[in-house]
Amino acid sequence: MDLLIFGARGDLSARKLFPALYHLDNVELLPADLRIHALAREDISVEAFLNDVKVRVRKYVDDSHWSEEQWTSYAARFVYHRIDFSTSDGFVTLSELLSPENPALFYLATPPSLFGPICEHLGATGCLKGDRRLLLEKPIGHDLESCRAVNDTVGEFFEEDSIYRVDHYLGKETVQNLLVMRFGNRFINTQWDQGCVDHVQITVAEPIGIEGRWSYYDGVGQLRDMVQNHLMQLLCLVAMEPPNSMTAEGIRDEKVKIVRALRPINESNVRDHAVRGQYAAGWLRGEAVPGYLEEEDCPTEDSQTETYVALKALIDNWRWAGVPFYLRTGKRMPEKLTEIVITYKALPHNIFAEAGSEDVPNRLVIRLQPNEGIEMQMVSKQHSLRNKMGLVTKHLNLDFLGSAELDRIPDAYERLLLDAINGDQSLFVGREEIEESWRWCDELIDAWQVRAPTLQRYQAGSWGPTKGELLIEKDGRSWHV
Ligand SMILES: NC(=O)C1=CN([C@@H]2O[C@H](COP(=O)(O)OP(=O)(O)OC[C@H]3O[C@@H](n4cnc5c(N)ncnc54)[C@H](OP(=O)(O)O)[C@@H]3O)[C@@H](O)[C@H]2O)C=CC1
Ligand SMILES: O=C1O[C@H](COP(=O)(O)O)[C@@H](O)[C@H](O)[C@H]1O
Repeated sequence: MDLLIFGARGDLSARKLFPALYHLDNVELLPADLRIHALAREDISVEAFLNDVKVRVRKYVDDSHWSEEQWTSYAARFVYHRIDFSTSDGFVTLSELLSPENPALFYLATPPSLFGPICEHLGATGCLKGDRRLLLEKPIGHDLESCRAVNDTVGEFFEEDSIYRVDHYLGKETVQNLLVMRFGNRFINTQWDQGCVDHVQITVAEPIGIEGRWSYYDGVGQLRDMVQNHLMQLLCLVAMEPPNSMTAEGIRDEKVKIVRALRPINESNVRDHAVRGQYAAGWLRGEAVPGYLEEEDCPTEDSQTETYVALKALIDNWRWAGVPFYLRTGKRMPEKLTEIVITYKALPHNIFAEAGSEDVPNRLVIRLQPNEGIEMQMVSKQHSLRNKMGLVTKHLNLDFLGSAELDRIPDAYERLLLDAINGDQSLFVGREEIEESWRWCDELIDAWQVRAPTLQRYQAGSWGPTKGELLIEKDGRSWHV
C-alpha cells in the first residue's frame, strides 16, 4: 500500500499526520508494506527531510512513547519526492512508482486551490489505475457554489466512495463515543427527544487567537472555519435518528436529514437567532493579549470578520420540535473547552417542593476536550437529619482515560488515517451533507450582511459579547459555563 502526502513540509503534516502515523506504527497498526511518500517542492534529500520531520514529530510524541529504535523503523517507510503540484512534470515519476495492484491513498494537505490541479495531473499521468483513495482537508469551498465546484472537480477523477473528506472532529474518540452512548444505551436512547429534553448546548471555545493565521482567517471567519463543519457535525450526531447500521451510507443519510431539517436563519430571524463578535484586547491567564485588529500580521484597521458566533438553531422534525440547540464558538475565550450539554425538562410535579427543595434539572455533560468524559448530573438526597428531603445535585463521572485500552487517548488523525487505510468511510463527510451545510450557512451569512452587519466586540479572555449571553438568557436559560 502507498500513502502519498502532498504538502509534506507543511504545518498539518508536521503537527498531525506524521505524529499520528508514528503512533500507529508504534502499535503495529500500519500495514507492513505501507510506503509513505512525502511530496513537497523543496530540493532536499530524504535524510534532510527526515531529520527535520524527526525534530518536529518529537515535539508531539511524549517521552513514554518515543524510542529511537521505533523512529528508525518508522523512518524506513519514507520516500521523499520533490514535486511542484501545479505542473504535471513530477507526476510521471509517481505513476512509475505506483502499481495498479497496490492500493494508494492521496492525502492533500495543501491549499484547496491545488485540489483540482493535483487530481488532473494524477489522472493525466496514469496514477489512478486500481484502488485509489483521495483524502481532502477542509476547507472544501467557501460557500455552496465553490464547494460544489471542488466536489465536481474531484468527482471527475474519483468516485464518491473513494473520497474521504476529513473533519477531524469526527476522529475524536469522544465524538465517536457520542454515537455509542446514544445508540448503545437504552436508558439514554429513550430519553432523547422533545418530550424529555429542554435544550441542548454545544460550546467549542478556544483560548488561542488568530496570531500568524490572519491572512487565511480574515477571509473565512468563525462561522465558516468552525460552525459549517465541526459544530454542524456535532449537532448532527446529537440530533440524528439511529442509522440502521454503522456504515458510512447509513450514518450520512441520517446526518443529512438533520441538516435539511434545520430551520433557516434568514433576514426574518437573524437578529434573534445569531450573534457574531470579534475579540478586542484583553487578558488571558494573567497576560495582556492583543485584539484581532492588533494582531501582528493584521494589515488593516477595519475588518468585519467574526471570531465568535452564537446561534439558536431549531430542528423542524418530530423528535426535536421546540427544542433549541444553542451553539457557541469563539477564539480568545478563557479556556479550551468543547462540550455538549443536554438539559432535561423538569419533572411534571415536584413532590419535594413542600420540603423546600427546588426542582433541579438533570443534565448530561459530554466533555470532548479537555478531560474527555461524560458527566451525568443527578438529583440525590442530602444526607441530613434536620433537612429530611433536602436535594443535592450529584455528578456521576465517566472518565475515558481511566478506561482506555491505550495509556493515552489517540489523536483524531490516528483514527482517521487508520480508517482510510482500512477503507472505512463512516467517519468521513459525504458530499450531500457538506453541501447542505453550506446552503444553511450561506443563508445565515447573507442575512448577517443585510440585517446585522455590525460585529459585537468582546474582550479577549471573556466568554464572548453580552449579546451572546442574552441570546440564551432571554429564553430563561443560561450557558453551562
Ligand atoms: N494546519 C492545520 O492544523 C490544519 C490545516 N488544514 C488544512 O490543511 C491544508 C494544509 O494546511 P497547512 O499544512 O496548515 O498549510 P501549510 O501552508 O503549512 O502547508 C501547505 C504545504 O503545501 C505546499 N505547497 C503549496 N503549493 C505547492 C506547490 N505548488 N507545489 C508543492 N507544494 C506546494 C507548501 O509548500 P512550501 O512549504 O514550499 O510553501 C506547504 O508546505 C489546508 O487546506 C488547510 O486549510 C485543516 C485543518 C487543520
Ligand atoms: O479546524 C480547525 O480546528 C481548530 C480547533 O481544533 P481542535 O481539535 O483543537 O479543537 C481551530 O483552532 C481552527 O481555527 C480550525 O481551522
